[in-house]
Amino acid sequence: MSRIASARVIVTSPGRNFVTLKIETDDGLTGLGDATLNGRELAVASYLSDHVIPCLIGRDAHRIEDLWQYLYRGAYWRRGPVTMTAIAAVDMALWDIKGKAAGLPLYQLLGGASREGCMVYGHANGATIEETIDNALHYKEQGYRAIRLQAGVPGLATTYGVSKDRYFYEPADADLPTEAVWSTEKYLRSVAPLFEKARDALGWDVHLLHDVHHRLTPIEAGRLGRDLEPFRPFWMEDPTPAENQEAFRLIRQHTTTPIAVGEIFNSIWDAKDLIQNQLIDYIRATVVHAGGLTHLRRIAALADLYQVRTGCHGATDLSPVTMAAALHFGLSIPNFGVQEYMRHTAETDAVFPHAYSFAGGLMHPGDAPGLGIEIDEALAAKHPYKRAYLPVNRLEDGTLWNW
Ligand SMILES: O=C(O)[C@@H](O)[C@@H](O)[C@H](O)[C@H](O)CO
Ligand SMILES: [Mg+2]
Repeated sequence: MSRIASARVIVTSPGRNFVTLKIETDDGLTGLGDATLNGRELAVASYLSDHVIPCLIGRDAHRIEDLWQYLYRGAYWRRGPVTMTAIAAVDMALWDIKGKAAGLPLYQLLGGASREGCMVYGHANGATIEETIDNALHYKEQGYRAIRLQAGVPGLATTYGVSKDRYFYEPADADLPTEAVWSTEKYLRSVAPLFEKARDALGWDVHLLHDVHHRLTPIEAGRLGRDLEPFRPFWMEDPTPAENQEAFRLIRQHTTTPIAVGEIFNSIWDAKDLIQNQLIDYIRATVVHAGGLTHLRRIAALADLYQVRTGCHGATDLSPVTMAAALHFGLSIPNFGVQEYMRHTAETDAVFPHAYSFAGGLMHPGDAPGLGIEIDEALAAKHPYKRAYLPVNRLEDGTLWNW
């Protein structure tokens, strides 16, 4: 038996903040879990250090399901992004340990490979449609089979997903939330022209995706979905806030454009009605924010019953540890759809040496035991935490809106 001998939280900021849980067993095994919650990192670090780790010491590291239930039911206060991110970190670390103990890459413990690799999507963006398409052509040349398109909106100074850097995108950009201005009308006028010109330039053999980022009402989302139908998007993501899962029925009534939702979901209960009523086509819940592999497998299994596929979140504010776990997960499940892949910087990759790789538009987790990733703690210690917030959005009349 491998008993949990120690566990510690490592906060590091190689260009952006990451929170990592490292668990060590009494027979010398170690496991890593991502515990990063963009803009609220220290809340999870404290939840783990102050409330979870004391309960882990001495427990059997192989009893992953029992520990998951212990942390979920035992807290009394269930669900929520902080709680479920902390549980996710423990879960990932224990699966990492189990793989190392077995001498197998994690996907082999999850049922083996169901495909050769995980199709990923890149992030083309630009201040103008022309810049965005130029960027998208670059991704196509690199072999990406799926590309997300996010362009600036004429008349707005900034908008979601448009980066100052060609490759890297980090929205948590200031010590206090920056305030952006939003106009739905200006935005709605800009998306169909972007997709029409993108199809002209890129053709039809590449999947094109778009992230609305929670900013429309249901009927506006129905209008956008209909506007985009001639250009066959792979998905329209987060078209409207999803607290009211019923709202997606209104979108469905107006458009056949596929819908992806769920990157901010933290449990199956956030997605249950959306999936069972077939109101979505892709579920974006991730390993790091939805309770780890143990819980995400349940979400994927429910989704599979309704032909809903996975499209897990994979932005740069999810650490390479999550990317490694997501690829093991995505390689093994039957209803994999696509994996988001926002490349981390070289600075981040140096802190988290890993086995996963990209080739020909697909990613593979590699065959190292467990997750196939480590943390260079000496290097991590050189990057101290730096508070950073996600922006907030206001309409042009000052109304606080969805960022
Ligand atoms: O689809 C996505 O990747 C986005 O929604 C993210 O960039 C999201 O804005 C960030 O992960 C928030 O921290
Ligand atoms: Mg998104």
